[in-house]
Amino acid sequence: MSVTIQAAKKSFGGAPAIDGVDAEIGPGEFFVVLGPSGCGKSTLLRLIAGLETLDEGHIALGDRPVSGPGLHVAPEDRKVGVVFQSYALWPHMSVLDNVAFPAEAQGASRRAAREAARRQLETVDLAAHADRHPAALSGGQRQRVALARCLAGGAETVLMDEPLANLDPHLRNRMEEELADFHARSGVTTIYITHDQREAMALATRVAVMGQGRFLQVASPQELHDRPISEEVARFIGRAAVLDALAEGDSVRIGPFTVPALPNPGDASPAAPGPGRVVVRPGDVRLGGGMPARLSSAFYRGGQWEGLAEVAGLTEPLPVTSDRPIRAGEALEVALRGAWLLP
Ligand SMILES: Nc1ncnc2c1ncn2[C@@H]1O[C@H](COP(=O)(O)OP(=O)(O)OP(=O)(O)O)[C@@H](O)[C@H]1O
Repeated sequence: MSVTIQAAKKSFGGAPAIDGVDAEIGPGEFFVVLGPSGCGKSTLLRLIAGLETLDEGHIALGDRPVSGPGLHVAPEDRKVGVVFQSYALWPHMSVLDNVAFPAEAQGASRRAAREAARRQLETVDLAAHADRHPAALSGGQRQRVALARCLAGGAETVLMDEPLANLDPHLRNRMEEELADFHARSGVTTIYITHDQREAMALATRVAVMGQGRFLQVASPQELHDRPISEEVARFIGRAAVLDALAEGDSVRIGPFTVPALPNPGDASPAAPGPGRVVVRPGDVRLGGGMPARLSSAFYRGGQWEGLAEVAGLTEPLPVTSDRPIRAGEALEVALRGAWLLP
């Protein structure tokens, strides 16, 4: 089921929480909304679920308008499932009854609801735990019960609000894999909210970077990383230096370096010559054989080292990655392979 959002606005007490959001989310997409605390992510999700009313704009699920001027379809009539951080399972019911509950509440017979629930428990690989109570499951397993319940309720779109936020890092990694697997198996359109960019990059078909109630950029994880549209997005995604530069046709001068400007597949014409700003990622920096530099910091990050290299003439240090140990204060040489000129 596709989700279309047009010029959506929502304020609370005069303060805009959603300030003109447009999105066309395709059927079966895993669409991640990424942004800092308070930028409006949960409000957007609640608007799609029908838990809040829109002030302006339109929302449609498939070709059916559900929110707009004078229109508000009730949450239970939207075929949208919501999974929150707290799993909201009934503690006194078995896993099977929890999953069967939405269908029963919608008037299905107990037998039919339980049959559907068993099938959904198989989808999330929990059929063997159908008779347990939620208290006897791990956090990750409870999360999967909540997912199964969404599907059993006939959800064609699943909305997830930081579902992994209170899991330990080890379980988080496993759950990411399981969510990806769940998505592949169920094929439901998924809109997933997080402030964790690593999680967003791992799961998304596309990511919307959100700030102050707006989408700053909507793109694939790789495009966001390689070709951010603005300094704000560049700094929010991965490690980056954003530096003053001078565009000169196909190349760009950055302090003492002259390097190729990374190509923009959307626009083959060279950038207009003149001053600009470039984004340099660790992958653009080679250690050894170039300009003299000094490491202002260095940290071990499991398998490799990350540091910041100061080079005379640059407006900020370059992010570097090294396979061999590096330490703060060390003198070395760095070369630049290329840089992304901000539009
Ligand atoms: N019911 C409400 N009444 C008043 N203000 C609200 C309400 N819900 C949200 N807000 C405000 O709207 C803005 C966006 O909140 P929202 O919860 O959507 O952000 P978020 O990006 O989900 O944040 P977080 O990551 O911390 O959950 C915030 O300034 C918040 O205080």
